[in-house]
Amino acid sequence: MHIKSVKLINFRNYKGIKVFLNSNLNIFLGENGEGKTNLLESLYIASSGKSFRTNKDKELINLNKNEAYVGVELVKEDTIKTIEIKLDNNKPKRIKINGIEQDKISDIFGVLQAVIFSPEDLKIVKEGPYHRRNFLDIEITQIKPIYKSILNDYSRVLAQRNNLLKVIPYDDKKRKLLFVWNKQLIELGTKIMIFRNSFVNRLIPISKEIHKSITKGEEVLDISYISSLNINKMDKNTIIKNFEKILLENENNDIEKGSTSIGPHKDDLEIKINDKDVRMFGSQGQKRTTVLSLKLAEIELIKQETEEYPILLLDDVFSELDINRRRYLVSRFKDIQTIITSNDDINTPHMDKIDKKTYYIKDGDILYSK
Ligand SMILES: Nc1ncnc2c1ncn2[C@@H]1O[C@H](COP(=O)(O)OP(=O)(O)OP(=O)(O)O)[C@@H](O)[C@H]1O
Repeated sequence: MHIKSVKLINFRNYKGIKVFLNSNLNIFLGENGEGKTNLLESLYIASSGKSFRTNKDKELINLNKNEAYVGVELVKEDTIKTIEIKLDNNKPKRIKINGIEQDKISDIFGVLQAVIFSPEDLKIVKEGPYHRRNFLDIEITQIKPIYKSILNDYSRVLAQRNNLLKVIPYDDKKRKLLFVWNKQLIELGTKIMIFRNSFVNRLIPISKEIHKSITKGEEVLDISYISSLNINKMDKNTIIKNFEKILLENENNDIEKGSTSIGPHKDDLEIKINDKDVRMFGSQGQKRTTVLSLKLAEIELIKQETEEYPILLLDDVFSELDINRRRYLVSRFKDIQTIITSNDDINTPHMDKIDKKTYYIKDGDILYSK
């Protein structure tokens, strides 16, 4: 799978461009604030229906306009597919796939798979559990689009249960309504935990192998899924029974706090290098390499699942990698369409054999270089 072209109208600082991409490596160079990340953002939106840096669609529309358009042509299984997104300051966004308007934004999942690695992703290894759950959720959705609707339902049920918990201290009769939300919370939460556990179990050997290669065997990466129910070797029925039991045991505590203390919304990932927690003990370089290993492992998982490589978007991270890591990445480029943005020219001798195109971005305009 590869993107053939991208057309942007009034998208952030792009007034109107159409750029044809190379099926292998694409390097977009430009000074700060010229529109490099905006371009990657538009491709990411074509893949997931939403931005990786804002939840507010209005921010994506050029400040002086009311509407914006993102159109992507891709080649998949030797046929051309199109994805079009129309953003409007006064209406919800609309999506067309192959010219047909879709009812739901989630219909976009699975058409174009993309894995992005941006400086923001360092949060996965630097900050709190939310970022690791978010990583899991984004990546699982790419492989199993149904997962997204289960997540949305779970969030809705969790919010309803928490609302009820806050009311019970003032109206104890409402306590008996908890079982309605508990049942749904357990059902949806169990599905989420099973998805996450199976994803992590598949991610572990691949990321371990990649990390070992990148670091020339010097570092051993270990990842484990941390769930409040410790589900690892449990079957579905046992998870349900345990979830029910612990939810009941914590009921008074939950009412006191006005929030639900167990469930997949508390999950985390433990990430270690050479037996030490990366978050606490990892150097900046080790953290960056860990995220790179996770992202490259995700690419392999998507390939296993869909039989096609996703596209790889590297936002301003290539120049931060040392020569070994760059060399390793370049060795992977030959099978994957990659789009790199950078301030500096990142051409290195290893790139000579790679089929590539370089572009310059200047104030929302794109110039081909070679
Ligand atoms: N809705 C919008 N309308 C018009 N311009 C916008 C909008 N949103 C962002 N911009 C402009 O886009 C530019 C930022 O683009 P982008 O984030 O892609 O920069 P970049 O080239 O990746 O820079 P850096 O190298 O600093 O990361 C800024 O000049 C900003 O003012």
